[in-house]
Amino acid sequence: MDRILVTEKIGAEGLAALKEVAEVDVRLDLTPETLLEALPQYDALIVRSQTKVTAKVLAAGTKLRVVGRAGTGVDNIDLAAANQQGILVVNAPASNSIAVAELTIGLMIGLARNIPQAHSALQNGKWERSKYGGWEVRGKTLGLVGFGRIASEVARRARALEMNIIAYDPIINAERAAQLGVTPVTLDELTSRADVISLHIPLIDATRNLFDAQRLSQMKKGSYIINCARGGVIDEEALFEALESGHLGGAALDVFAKEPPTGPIVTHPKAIVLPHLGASTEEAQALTAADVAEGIVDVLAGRSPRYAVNAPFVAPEEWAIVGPYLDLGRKLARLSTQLVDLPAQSYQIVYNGALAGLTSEPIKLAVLQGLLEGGSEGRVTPVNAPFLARERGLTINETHRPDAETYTELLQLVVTTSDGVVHTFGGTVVRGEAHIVQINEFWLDLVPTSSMLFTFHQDRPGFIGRIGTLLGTADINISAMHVGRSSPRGTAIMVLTVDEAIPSETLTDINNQADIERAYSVLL
Ligand SMILES: NC(=O)c1ccc[n+]([C@@H]2O[C@H](COP(=O)([O-])OP(=O)(O)OC[C@H]3O[C@@H](n4cnc5c(N)ncnc54)[C@H](O)[C@@H]3O)[C@@H](O)[C@H]2O)c1
Ligand SMILES: O=C(O)CC[C@@H](O)C(=O)O
Repeated sequence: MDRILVTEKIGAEGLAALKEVAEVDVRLDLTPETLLEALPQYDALIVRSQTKVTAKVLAAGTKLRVVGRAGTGVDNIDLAAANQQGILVVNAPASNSIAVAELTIGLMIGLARNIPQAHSALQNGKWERSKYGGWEVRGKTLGLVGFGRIASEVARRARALEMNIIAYDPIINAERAAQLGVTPVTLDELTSRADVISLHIPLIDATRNLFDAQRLSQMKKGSYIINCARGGVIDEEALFEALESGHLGGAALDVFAKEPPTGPIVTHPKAIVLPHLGASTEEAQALTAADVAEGIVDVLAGRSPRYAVNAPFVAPEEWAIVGPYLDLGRKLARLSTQLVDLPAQSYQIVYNGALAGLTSEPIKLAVLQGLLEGGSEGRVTPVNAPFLARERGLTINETHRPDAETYTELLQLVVTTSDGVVHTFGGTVVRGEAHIVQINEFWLDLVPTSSMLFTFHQDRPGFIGRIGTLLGTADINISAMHVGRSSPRGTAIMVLTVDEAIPSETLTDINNQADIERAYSVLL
């Protein structure tokens, strides 16, 4: 049974779903050191934002197939290392958008009306009505930096508050912006025009310290900034200075460069600070745990997860058709590497019939995995296969041919070797099972097994019997036989599925038989 390690608190519904398919250990006590010690036993790891999933952590997870981030931001996971090590990362990006958007609106009203400051004063016995006069958000300009899931929900709510909304995002959906009454602007225009700026961007190289001293100085005098995204996108020291000098009217921060934070910003009287509570609602946590659990269960079962961070997404209705072709693609590729003697010059995948109209990327990745795994020392998965392929200069061309001929769906891998010879391997899926139906000019119907004998020979009486005798002498049990030929007594192929691997001396004996062109022992 697969084993899953959960290092931070996640919702009970998600845990229950995980326990149906795997042994689940919730370990909230792990230090970075003990995490490294524990990881080798686990197939999956689930974290929230506190656990740092570094390259070292991923390397310690020698069995790890998937890391689940119970939440949106994946800046605590070394994605480059996950790609390199072939580990899939899944998250739950749609689960906490409303929670963060509602908190953002709450913080904006909090800033406008000094709610936390007035509350603390009163709890400390001070009735200071004149000190805490505020302003109305109606008619003010809200500037959204980033216009993804959370910012869209903030815009929807800000519109109801009768605010003018402007947004900057390098990839903005103009139609969605128009529907929500949001005007797209440049970042500079947003910075200088907004009364309140709210940040909803991931922490990536391009956004680190995006609001540095210079950009903060370009903000309107007396304006406000809210950060419910990630601490690293604002320079906290520069923000402290901007509040201190009176250039900014206030700041609300749910997130910090280092959590828990230690800088002076935390106690600044014009700052509202929270301990990273954006996603902490009952509803968001239940949904987050359910979504991340679904992703982990899918990966462990070999299905395409809905929210893969470092792999292509396939819609569930397409997955029913595409899924089994991953197994077939990988097997065709492994077969090709064992049946083609000369180095390959080029590879082409042909998606025929109904396959031509579907998402082909996962099949291509499975083919790449099959091509690479025979000759790789480390683990090869669909996640790191493109990386390894780039390293080796291996490229695959793809052709989509919607017209079905013999088969409704036919997947072909065409390998051209350095002498210009073209080798074609084709297959289809029947009731969810991979069938190999084409080896070059031969058409057959073979359900591949882990050990097989392939012979290319001249079709002559007695040939099959002689090979059977040789295998019997070596105590190799034959489970099925498939033959194909170009014409009576012409060139022919025979595939025997066998229960044991064929020893090299038996293969040599077979290769020394009359009428044989070449025999191969194939392991899939
Ligand atoms: N406080 C919390 O608890 C909490 C909870 C959830 C998410 N978050 C943070 O909020 C971020 C946004 O979440 P989301 O669900 O809206 O993500 P999203 O992917 O839907 O949207 C992010 C948007 O930022 C845009 N973007 C990227 N680089 C940009 C740049 N340089 N300038 C402007 N826009 C840029 C992207 O194009 C995208 O549209 C997450 O990455 C996460 O770090 C925080
Ligand atoms: O785990 C959390 O509560 C924080 C989650 C949040 O930062 C996110 O990116 O989804």
